[in-house]
Amino acid sequence: MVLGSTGTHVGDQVTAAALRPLTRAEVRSIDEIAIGEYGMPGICLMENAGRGAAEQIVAHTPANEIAILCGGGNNGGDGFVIARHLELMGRRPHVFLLADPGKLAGDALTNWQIAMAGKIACEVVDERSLPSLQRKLADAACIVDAMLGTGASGDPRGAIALAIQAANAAKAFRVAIDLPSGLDCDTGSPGNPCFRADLTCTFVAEKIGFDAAGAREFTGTIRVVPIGAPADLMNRYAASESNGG
Ligand SMILES: NC(=O)C1=CN([C@@H]2O[C@H](COP(=O)(O)OP(=O)(O)OC[C@H]3O[C@@H](n4cnc5c(N)ncnc54)[C@H](O)[C@@H]3O)[C@@H](O)[C@H]2O)[C@H](O)CC1
Ligand SMILES: [K+]
Repeated sequence: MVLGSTGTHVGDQVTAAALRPLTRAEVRSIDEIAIGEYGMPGICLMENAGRGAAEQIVAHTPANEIAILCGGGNNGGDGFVIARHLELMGRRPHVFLLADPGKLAGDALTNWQIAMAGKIACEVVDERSLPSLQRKLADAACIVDAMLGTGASGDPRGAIALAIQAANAAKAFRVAIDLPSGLDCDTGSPGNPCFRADLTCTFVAEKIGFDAAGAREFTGTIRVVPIGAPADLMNRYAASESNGG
């Protein structure tokens, strides 16, 4: 494959090849291969993902106050990175962590610590403080869903489920990070509840479930955000080849 031979616009960057939609397993293995075989630190992938998503958010909404709902995994970690870059782009993010910060790990924990050290507006939300979050979301101009990504299993539970319902009831412009929380990215079927996004910033490539009937109601406009993995790896998943997952 000649690099750039079939360049296509993905987000704001030209990729070496039009990537075909990927399965959850494929996109998670790209993460592992980029780290294991190409030696890319995971924190670099998260930084590229978060910065690219922040650029898409700024391109799609003039909202100044941006509420970022974060889960306890790396999808939440993306949210912490997004907050830092939104602030650098002149917006006013406010992170709501819907998990125990003491249970954060790896790259998500590192980016939580950076966000705290950088005095980014962050608050931890638990069952008791949910009513106050619901009131704040009702008035938000933009709500970012960095709660559940490819690591989700089953219908959204607990505070995350309640936050999704509150976000869906708000007037805000809604953005999903990687995939709408609650949407099965392989089948496109929505969980109960499922975040209804106006924009989905998805990493590496579209997910195969995004083309399913009815999925667009939850993804909204889709923008693919590259995470900086080498083109040599990306070309293994070019449009013309299928790797079978
Ligand atoms: N190569 C890439 O695409 C990159 C992806 N990144 C981001 O990482 C997430 C996947 O992160 P992971 O830690 O594996 O899982 P999640 O954050 O999606 O979720 C795990 C988190 O959520 C809890 N949980 C699971 N199911 C449920 C549920 N039904 N209800 C409530 N809570 C649930 C679980 O306990 C964990 O706490 C991917 O989507 C991208 O956003 C990298 O950042 C960049 C490269
Ligand atoms: K999400």
